[in-house]
Amino acid sequence: MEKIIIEGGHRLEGQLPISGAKNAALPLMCAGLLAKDGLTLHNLPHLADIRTLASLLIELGSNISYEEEGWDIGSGQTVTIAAPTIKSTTAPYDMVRKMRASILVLGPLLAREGEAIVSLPGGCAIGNRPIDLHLKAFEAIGATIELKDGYVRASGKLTGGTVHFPIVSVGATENILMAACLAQGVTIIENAAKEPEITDLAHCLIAMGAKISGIGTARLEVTGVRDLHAAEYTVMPDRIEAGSYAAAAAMTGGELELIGDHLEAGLAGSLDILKQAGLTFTETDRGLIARLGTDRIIGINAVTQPYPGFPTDMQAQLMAMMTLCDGASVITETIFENRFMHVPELSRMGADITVNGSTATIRGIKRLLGAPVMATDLRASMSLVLAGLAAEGITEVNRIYHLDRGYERLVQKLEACGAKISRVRSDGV
Ligand SMILES: CC(=O)N[C@H]1[C@@H](OP(=O)(O)OP(=O)(O)OC[C@H]2O[C@@H](n3ccc(=O)[nH]c3=O)[C@H](O)[C@@H]2O)O[C@H](CO)[C@@H](O)[C@@H]1O
Ligand SMILES: C=C(OP(=O)(O)O)C(=O)O
Repeated sequence: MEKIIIEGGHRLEGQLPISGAKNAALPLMCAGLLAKDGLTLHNLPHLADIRTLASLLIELGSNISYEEEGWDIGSGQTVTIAAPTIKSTTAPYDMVRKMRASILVLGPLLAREGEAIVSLPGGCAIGNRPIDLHLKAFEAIGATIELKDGYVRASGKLTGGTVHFPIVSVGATENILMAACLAQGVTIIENAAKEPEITDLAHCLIAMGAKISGIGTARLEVTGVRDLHAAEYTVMPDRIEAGSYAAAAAMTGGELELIGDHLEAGLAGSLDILKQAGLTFTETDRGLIARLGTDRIIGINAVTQPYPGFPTDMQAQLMAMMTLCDGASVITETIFENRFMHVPELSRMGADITVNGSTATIRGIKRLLGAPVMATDLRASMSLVLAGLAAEGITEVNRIYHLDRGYERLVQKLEACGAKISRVRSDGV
């Protein structure tokens, strides 16, 4: 086991490269199952989730070849996923349990082979996270769904149809979008999620020969085609990683140039709230400079919502930032029922937070104090890193395997901008 040790209170300054987005890369890799010849993805981040999904794709029959673009802090990898034949239509429990996004192989397998058997992912630290919306959507376009022994079996020829989502789901929109590309008829997806990662997936599918209209809106129309073909695509920069480091700049009184294309557009969901909190963003030819434009962080009122609302994946990091605000802040989580796991740990660092149901009230304090802490999910872990960077004294963040799922080269990136941060084995080595 490893942990991260941070000596807080050092101002961050410099250029910080933003990696390819985990939440775009995962569905894009699954799209590789839809074509017999290769899908080449550039700017894929080096992350545990990417490796986990690659293992699953290999188990299903894909060949995966890696072409390294160097080991600079900012370089992503180029990977080609080719699935000339599907060897297995089963995604086993042992692989799915490691990463919920494995459910995204269901749509491509079903569309291509007429069958997919995928272990039910179950809940995770942030909530129950059922997959009923995925399954109902597959039924609406012609699949038969059976649940047995903890697995879902989807089968049948996809005919297309109308899918109306009662609530917005990113994963269900992605899954049905991929499947619909190879259905025999037209699929209309109503109340589709509009996250930029879905736009990224749709553009990649179009490069592979798919026919999709309504991209970026809540109504997608997909006309099925017989085959998809080889393509090359570059994964979008990670807007959640960018938002997290913008918070780091503000909390340490620093200034970070976040390096990446179209970051301001990608950050759209977070930008309003971050600006209200006093952050300023200046566009440069390489990215965006983030810094606090006021003496202290300004208290805000934020509610997590599907895109273009404030993203739930930034909620924990925003809360860490608000622990230092002038006055008070109120943050309401509407997407996941259990996404305040960072609150007790932030409180151990001196934060003044009261939770009432899905709403947290944060009264700003002047300084956080370092402490040993641990979190049970990815973004909660990042909120503790942010708190540690700003705190007085030493913070030890334990259970850092969560961070390895979603923050590429976190220690190296922060160290290069002046943070005193290191990664050590829990036995001190
Ligand atoms: C790999 C990836 O991209 N993960 C993101 C994706 O997760 P994911 O795709 O799992 O999240 P969803 O958008 O599906 O979940 C939104 C809400 O819908 C509920 N729901 C979802 C599906 C379903 O069949 N039934 C159901 O009730 C969920 O429990 C949740 O309350 O979007 C979330 C919401 O922006 C982000 O926090 C995750 O980082
Ligand atoms: C919740 C997240 O990811 P996942 O859906 O893969 O659990 C996240 O990226 O914050």
